[in-house]
Formats: sequence, structure tokens, C-alpha cells
Amino acid sequence: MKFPSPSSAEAVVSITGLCRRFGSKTALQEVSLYVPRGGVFGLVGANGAGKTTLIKHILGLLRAESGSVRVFDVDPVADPVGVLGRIGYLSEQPDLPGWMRVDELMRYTQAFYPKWDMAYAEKLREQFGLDPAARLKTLSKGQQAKAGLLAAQAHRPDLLLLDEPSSGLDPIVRRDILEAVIHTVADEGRTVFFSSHLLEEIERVSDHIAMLHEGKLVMCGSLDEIKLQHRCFILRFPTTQTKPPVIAGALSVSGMGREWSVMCNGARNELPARALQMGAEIVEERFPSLNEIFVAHAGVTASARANSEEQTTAH
Ligand SMILES: Nc1ncnc2c1ncn2[C@@H]1O[C@H](COP(=O)(O)OP(=O)(O)OP(=O)(O)O)[C@@H](O)[C@H]1O
Repeated sequence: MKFPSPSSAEAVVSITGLCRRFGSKTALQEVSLYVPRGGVFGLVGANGAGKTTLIKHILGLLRAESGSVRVFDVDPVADPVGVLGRIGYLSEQPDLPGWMRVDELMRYTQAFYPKWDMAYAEKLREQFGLDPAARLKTLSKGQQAKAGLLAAQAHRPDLLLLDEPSSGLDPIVRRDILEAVIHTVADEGRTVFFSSHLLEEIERVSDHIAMLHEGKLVMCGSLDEIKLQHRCFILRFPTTQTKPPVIAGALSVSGMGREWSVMCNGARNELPARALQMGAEIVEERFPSLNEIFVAHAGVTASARANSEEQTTAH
């Protein structure tokens, strides 16, 4: 699947045809995506979709099996110091030294980053309500996530990379973390790359999104464009349809009897005429939620795989 790409000068991350297998398991298959400079880029996908594997390639922790990965137009495996010095990274389970106090963590992390901004770190510490004297192992899961975010953010990285940063946290801590993320972007020219399996979270904070499903990129683009391109129609047929009607341009069709819900991607002007030709009337037209869009695209991938498996078995 091809998606529009900015020029490499505009892209903070530029991934082309990336494939990765672990034994017989394909974790990433021909993934190409471009993260533009500035704004929040949300990577969404169910558990096991390949999000962490993709992030590990951006960090240079995994070498591309095939395809290429460029971060700031540099290969992160060939130049880890050059790339990692400009990235702030927070993983799903931040690996913090439990014996350290919060203020020690701040001084310790400062040693790794020449651009560390202690005044900004202090501001974040206060904003997150972290006691400077508290040992990290005594902090709650939410407080540990905030301490990890502080350490990832206070050197004002060009790219803040967050792998499921709010996984397992309560709604208030999630909100605090997302707000800190949005403020990071308000710092001129900074980019946040944020992975989550929570679509509503991605929808709330992202300007651009990419959707991974079973290692494949099923959609990528600006959130506004994606939402505008998709449309849902409820069609009513004069008679009961015993199987889903085949409508050119439909991404997904669901329903039963006389009423069927049809989602289209880019064919919204043509679809009403096609429905009319089939004798159906449109009883409702609306914008689908991001969740509905994701499910429709994931379903297309699943049925394409089932078809190709059927063809392989037939040969
Ligand atoms: N080191 C590894 N060895 C074997 N299989 C792996 C390894 N790392 C990842 N995988 C497999 O690759 C697939 C993608 O895993 P990945 O962790 O990238 O998904 P994810 O989208 O981040 O999932 P989650 O939301 O659960 O963290 C999974 O099927 C996983 O089991």
C-alpha cells in the first residue's frame, strides 16, 4: 500500500519497505512511513501489531532486515550517538533505577545530555507533583511514568518517542501525560511519536496517524484527511438481502436484512449513485469514528489474507 510521503528533508523519521521477522513470525511487513517535523504522530495498533518493533528500529536497537530506516536523515544503527542524543524515549515499562531519588535521577540523566535544561526539569517535576526526595521504587506506577517522561523530555529532544506511555494508568495520570506531550509540541519544531492501542487517545492528541495491523501499515496520513476521506452510509433495500451487497468503492459492509451499513474511503461522491442503481435508499450519512475506520481497514487486510490463503490452497 502506498502513502504520500514528504521529502526526506521534512521528515524526522523516514521508513521505507521495512520488514522484520522473528523466526517464522512476521512482525513488520513492507512498512513505509514518514513522520513530518513538528506535531504529534500517533501510531495505533492492537497488541502484537508491531508497534514496539517499529520503535526499536527508530531507536537503532534493531537493524532493518530489509528496507531502510532514517532518523534525522541518518541511519540510527550506524550513528547511535548522533541519533539518540536528539531523542527522548519513554517505554511502556520505564526501567528506572529504583534506589535513586527523583532529584538524583534528574542529575544523573543530565550527565548524558549536554542540552539538559534543569529549570525545565524542575518545572516538569513540580507539574507532575513528584517529591524530589522520593526513591523511585516507592513511586506509584503513574508517578514512575511521570518520572520517566521528565527524564525523556527535559533535554528538549527534537523527537520524543513514547511507546504506550499511558498503558495501565488511570485516566487522570493519562490526561497529565497527554497534556505534557502536547506542551512539548508547543515548543517550536519538536516532534512527538506516540504509540498506543487506545484509539480515542491517539485521536485526541495526534495530527498524523499511522495504523498497524498484524505487521502491515493499513493507513497513514493526517488525521483530518483520514476523517474527511471516510464516510458511512446506512442503506435500506426494498427487500431482504441474504448476503452482504457488493458495492464498488465500499471498504466495509455490515448489517442484515434490509438495512446495511457501508463505509467508503474516497468514493463518497460515487457511492450514493451506486446504491441507487441497486435500488437502495440512503437513510443516513455520517462521519465514522476512528475506531470504525480502523476496524474497516483491518477487516480488509484480514479478508485479503484469507483470499490469498484460499488461492494458495487451491494451487
Ligand atoms: N524478540 C522477539 N522474539 C520473538 N517474537 C517477537 C519479539 N519481539 C516481538 N515479537 C513478536 O512480534 C510481534 C509484534 O510485537 P510488538 O511487540 O512489536 O507488538 P506491539 O504492537 O508493540 O504489541 P503490544 O501493544 O502488545 O506491546 C508479536 O507477535 C510479538 O510476539
